[in-house]
This record gives sequence, C-alpha cells and structure tokens, in this order.
Amino acid sequence: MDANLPTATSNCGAPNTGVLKLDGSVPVVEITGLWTKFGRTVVHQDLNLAIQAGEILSIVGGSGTGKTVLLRQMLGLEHPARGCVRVFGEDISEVDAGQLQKLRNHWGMLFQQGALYSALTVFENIAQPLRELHKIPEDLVRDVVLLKMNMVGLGPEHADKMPSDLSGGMVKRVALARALALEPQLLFLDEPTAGLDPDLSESFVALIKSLHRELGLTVVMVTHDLDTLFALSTRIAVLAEKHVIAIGPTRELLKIDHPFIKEFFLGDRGRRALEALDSSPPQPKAAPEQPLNQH
Ligand SMILES: Nc1ncnc2c1ncn2[C@@H]1O[C@H](COP(=O)(O)OP(=O)(O)OP(=O)(O)O)[C@@H](O)[C@H]1O
Repeated sequence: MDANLPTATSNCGAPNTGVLKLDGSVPVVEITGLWTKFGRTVVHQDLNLAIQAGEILSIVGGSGTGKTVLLRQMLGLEHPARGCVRVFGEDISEVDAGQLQKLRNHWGMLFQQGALYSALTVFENIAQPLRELHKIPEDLVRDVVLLKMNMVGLGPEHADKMPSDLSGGMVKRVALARALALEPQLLFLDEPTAGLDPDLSESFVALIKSLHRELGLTVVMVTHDLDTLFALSTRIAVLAEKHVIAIGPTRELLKIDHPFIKEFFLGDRGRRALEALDSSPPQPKAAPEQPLNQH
C-alpha cells in the first residue's frame, strides 16, 4: 500500500446494527487495516488488533509510536485516515452522538492524571456519570457511589473531600471508582500507576487485578511501567514499524528476535521486573492462555 494514501472514510464494510454485542461473541475491540496520518507523517500503517473479552491487553511501543492515539481512536475521540475500529461490534467512526453515549456507558476510562473535577467533591466526581443518565434516583446514586468507593478501598469518610485534599494514590482510586460507576464491561487505563511510589503502585495494581477478576472486565492498558505491565497483562501488543508487530503473553514475546522487543523486555529494567514477577506468588489466570501472533 502507498504511504501517501489519501484520507478515506471508514472501512468497516458492513453498516452498524445499533445493537451492541456485549456477550463476547465478537472481539470487544477490533481494529483492521488502520492508517493514521498527521500531515505527511504516517503513524499507523495497516495496523490490526483484536481484543477479546476478559483479557488485560497492554499496548507497548517506543515513544511516538501512536499508543495514545490508538487509545483515543478506540474511544471515538479521534478517527483514523483509513481502516476500521469496532467496539462491541459497532464501527466507532459511524456512530451518532446517541450511540456513542450508549457505548460510553459500557466502558470506563482512567486517565493518566485521574482527571477529577477539581471543584467537585469525591462523592460528586464519582456520581457524575450516574447523574448524566438523568434517570437514577438520588438515594440510589448515593448507594452506588458509596459501593464504588468501598470497592476501591475508600471509606465513606472521604466522600466530602476535595481532590486537592487527596494523595496521588487516592486520586487514582477515586478516578477508578468513577470509571466503574456505570458497571462497564470494558476499562481503558492510560498509565495507571504513573506518579505513584512503588508501594502505592503495587497496591493499585493489586486492586486492578482483583477488580478485573471479580467484575469480569476486559482491560486495555497503555503503560511504560514494566512492573505494572508484567503484573497485569494477559497479553501484550507490541507497536513498532507503524503496526502491531507481535501480540501474545509476556513469556512468548520474549522469544521474538526483534531489536525493540530485546531492548524493551530484556534490558536492565525489563529483567528486574521479570525477576520480581518470578518471585511473586502465582495468580489465578483471568483469561485463557492465548497463542502468540507475530506480524
Ligand atoms: N493531534 C496531533 N497532531 C499532530 N500530530 C500528532 C497529534 N497527536 C499525535 N501526534 C503525533 O503522533 C505520534 C504518536 O503520538 P502518541 O502520543 O500516540 O505516541 P505515544 O506512543 O503515546 O508516545 P509516548 O509513549 O511518548 O506517550 C507522535 O509523533 C505525535 O507527535
């Protein structure tokens, strides 16, 4: 294909049905033939990626390889120059505002800095997605917010605090409670442990792991933190040369002879993180072991 490909519209083939497929009968996210261009710069070139229900899929790649842009395309915040992005079976670039809102009700997003509303209390921040639905009675909103706070390890005594009164770890927990407010099937995590010290980071990873298991979530994560990456991922997609060059469980990726993979996984930091993983107690598998795909 020509790298100077003209901008084209979505390429999913079949039109949207208006019915979200939430039963795992199709990949939760399916990206095919995706091209992203900014001016003359091609960021993604014929990129393919399928994310299955129940997995924790992490996207890694060097700086500027387009991980954030890819996440934003899955959220419908940006559209590719060409190619198809389906979420729960629907072409995200073809949905109207109503359908996009319907999709949003089935996913949660944890932004890197938490992105809490600074003028709202902890309670109000977590209540906000519930109130946007305009149909939940206030006493139910209260129960759900307190339940979500409990779920992320925050007692009710924190409900009236302002974001500025919270530690970095608490901000992440509030943001996670808000992302889970509508009981989504799909959770997007952008650098979930960035800015946390090692102890807080470890306890946040343990929280995500237990919520993933208990709630049966599908998780899509972008992280540079190797400890977080190895501790959480059921599969890792490696972005290089403008597309996904390999996807599979950590141990399988290590077998691939590619300069980025060697440097990223088997450099000093990678080796230390893998040793830490090997010395930690085994965890129950959250999703069936997946084979390796190399492209
Ligand atoms: N709105 C935009 N306009 C122009 N260029 C953009 C825009 N958004 C992203 N880019 C470019 O696209 C490329 C991919 O950006 P992106 O932020 O997705 O990379 P990344 O893999 O997340 O990088 P990092 O690991 O450093 O965060 C970069 O070269 C970036 O400068």
